Amino acid sequence: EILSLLKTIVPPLTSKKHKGQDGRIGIIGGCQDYTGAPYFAAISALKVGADLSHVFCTKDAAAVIKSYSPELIVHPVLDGPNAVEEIEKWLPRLHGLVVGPGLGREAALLQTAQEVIEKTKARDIPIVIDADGLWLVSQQPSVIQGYRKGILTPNLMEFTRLYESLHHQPMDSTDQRRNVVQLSVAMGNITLVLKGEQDLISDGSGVMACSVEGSGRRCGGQGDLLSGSLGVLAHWAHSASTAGTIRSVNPSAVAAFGACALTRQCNNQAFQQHGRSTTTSDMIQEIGSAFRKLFES
Ligand SMILES: NC(=O)C1=CN([C@@H]2O[C@H](COP(=O)(O)OP(=O)(O)OC[C@H]3O[C@@H](n4cnc5c(N)ncnc54)[C@H](O)[C@@H]3O)[C@@H](O)[C@H]2O)[C@@H](O)CC1
Ligand SMILES: Nc1ncnc2c1ncn2[C@@H]1O[C@H](COP(=O)(O)OP(=O)(O)OP(=O)(O)O)[C@@H](O)[C@H]1O
Ligand SMILES: [Mg+2]
Repeated sequence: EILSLLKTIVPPLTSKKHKGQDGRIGIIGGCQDYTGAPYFAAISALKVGADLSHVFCTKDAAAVIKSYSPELIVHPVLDGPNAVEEIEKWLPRLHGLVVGPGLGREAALLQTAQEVIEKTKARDIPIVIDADGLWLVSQQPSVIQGYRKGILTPNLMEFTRLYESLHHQPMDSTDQRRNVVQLSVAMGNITLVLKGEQDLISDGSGVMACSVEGSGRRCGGQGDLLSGSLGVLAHWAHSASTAGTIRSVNPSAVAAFGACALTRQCNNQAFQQHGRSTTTSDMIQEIGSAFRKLFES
């Protein structure tokens, strides 16, 4: 049912479009320790169908990320003196922002991320917050609370940290469906994705579970593939909603389901070929065929 909705939000490929129309996505992340995560997110956005993918990272991460791929536009501004202004210049051109993959937890970088999130909200652009961006949200929930186009994609650890920060009590993990709903409500009904054996998605009004078959392989970086893909799908879903193509569903939740299904399908296909040696790069190679299978057949 959700998969058929997703098929209607995928923009048709026609000769009438110019570069950029199907999505310009920004990733905030990439620092000395982590260069893979922002790369995975940014390349996944392109492979899903965005036209341009920007990475805003620290100076020392930039050359590394550029050398992984000529497809990405890489801005070495995140630890510069005018980081917020430098990133803000690009915001009018972006359709979706993913905050957190490989961001690290240095206070100055988190402060920059926070200010960029505020500027992005003012422009009504979809924002996916993942990884270290969720560390920021645990400390300062108001940064994204109540933002209709905000989506959080925690793994279990990140989810527990968020839950305990908002509810001021230990989380009882026997009923994760209830916990996901409660946390979404506490966050002002923003869309939450708790990743796990099943991915649980809620905007506070109910729970959708995505259990597309993946595999037993849990290599690092799969979450980055998910958040990068979601940056594009969120843009498409909100555009379709504005155009009236999809009604009476939360576009953020539809997009989240799509990104979960896609990640799991990529994992499944890559595992069939590579088994235990499957890595996120192998999964990225499957994005095209997984996408066709799920959303174009
Ligand atoms: N190649 C790269 O550059 C990668 C960088 N990464 C970055 O690494 C940084 C830290 O991310 P982490 O995800 O390690 O966050 P955390 O530092 O919060 O660690 C999460 C921990 O929880 C554990 N965990 C996850 N799911 C669990 C479950 N279901 N049950 C029990 N334990 C569970 C993991 O083993 C990990 O030790 C982020 O910036 C992230 O983007 C990751 O995205 C992986 C790939
Ligand atoms: N036990 C599981 N069974 C099947 N799929 C899973 C399982 N755990 C996670 N996944 C899938 O793996 C993907 C990434 O989830 P994961 O929990 O590994 O994120 P993460 O820790 O943020 O990853 P990353 O290493 O990129 O930071 C999601 O699509 C999720 O559905
Ligand atoms: Mg992660």
